[in-house]
Amino acid sequence: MTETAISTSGLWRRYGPAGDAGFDAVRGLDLEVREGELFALLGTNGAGKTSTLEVLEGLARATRGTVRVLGKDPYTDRGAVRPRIGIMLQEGGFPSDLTAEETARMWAGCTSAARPVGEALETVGLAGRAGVRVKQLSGGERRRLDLALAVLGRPQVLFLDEPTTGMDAEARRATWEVVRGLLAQGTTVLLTTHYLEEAEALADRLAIMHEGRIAVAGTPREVTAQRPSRIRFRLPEGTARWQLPAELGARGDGHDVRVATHDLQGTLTGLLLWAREHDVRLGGLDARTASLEEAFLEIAGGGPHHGTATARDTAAHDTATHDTAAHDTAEVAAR
Ligand SMILES: Nc1ncnc2c1ncn2[C@@H]1O[C@H](COP(=O)(O)OP(=O)(O)OP(=O)(O)O)[C@@H](O)[C@H]1O
Repeated sequence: MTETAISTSGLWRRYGPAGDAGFDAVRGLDLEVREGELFALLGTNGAGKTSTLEVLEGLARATRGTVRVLGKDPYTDRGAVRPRIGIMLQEGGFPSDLTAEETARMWAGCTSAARPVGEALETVGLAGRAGVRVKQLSGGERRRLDLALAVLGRPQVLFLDEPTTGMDAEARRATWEVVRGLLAQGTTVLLTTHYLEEAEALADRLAIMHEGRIAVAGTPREVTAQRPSRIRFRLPEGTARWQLPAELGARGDGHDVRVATHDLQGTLTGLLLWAREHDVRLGGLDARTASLEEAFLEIAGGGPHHGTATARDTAAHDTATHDTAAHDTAEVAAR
């Protein structure tokens, strides 16, 4: 049976005093991350991701609720938990005159059972930059040095707070490979990111936070399953939207048309047959299944599926078939 690596129950985090002068950044969070999985915590700016992470990392105390990391309270039992976790904060602070290798060596001195410094730099693809001073590293390379320090102690649980911010597409993909390698070795990873394709590429499960709560949670597939697929195209001059088959439910501005459908193949076939029959060229035709981005934007904008769910709700449905799981997610999301 898979063990739980991280769990929270009714977690609240408040900044400032009780009453109107204070602010609840995290509002009753129930979360369960299983050993060996990558769980992505997504959300709008200010949703409460970092506030949550700081509590899980033992850097801040929960105002209310229970938190367990590897079976222990990360704040009150910090001495036991800290050596077993790795943390990559949103902003690392390095002495800028040290080289990458010196920085890692200094950090290794504070880490119990550190892996060799060269191995850590190699893991993140910085072996060739070991002798370069931190101030001469690019922003992306500094993030990778951050990652090297986070994995120095061979952590069982790794917290990555926006690990690829500032990296170009190639460096980002290289970092994904590093993370996949760590997962293959059995590391549990809790990741926050603003790059939805990063969550789609890496996450076993994810939760989207909004205003201190989890709005929706599940596998990437479960989270997107209820969203409609989209078709977009541009009608040529002389053809108007009202001439399209009514069952398409087409919307749009002027000649730009949008269609939302839960039967992408059927709707697209109908559209293409109509276009052939009427000799109409559909400009910029684009058809795609729902993405995490649509789910995210809907939640961020307080759309129809915006509700409250817990990661645990969807975890309970793991053995269900895909359809049942998707149905369950819809119920959870609509609650
Ligand atoms: N020290 C603080 N004192 C008061 N309010 C704070 C403090 N730190 C954060 N907040 C507020 O708590 C809320 C959650 O912030 P948090 O940094 O956890 O969000 P986030 O989801 O990590 O956002 P981002 O994606 O922008 O990093 C925000 O409204 C923020 O302004």
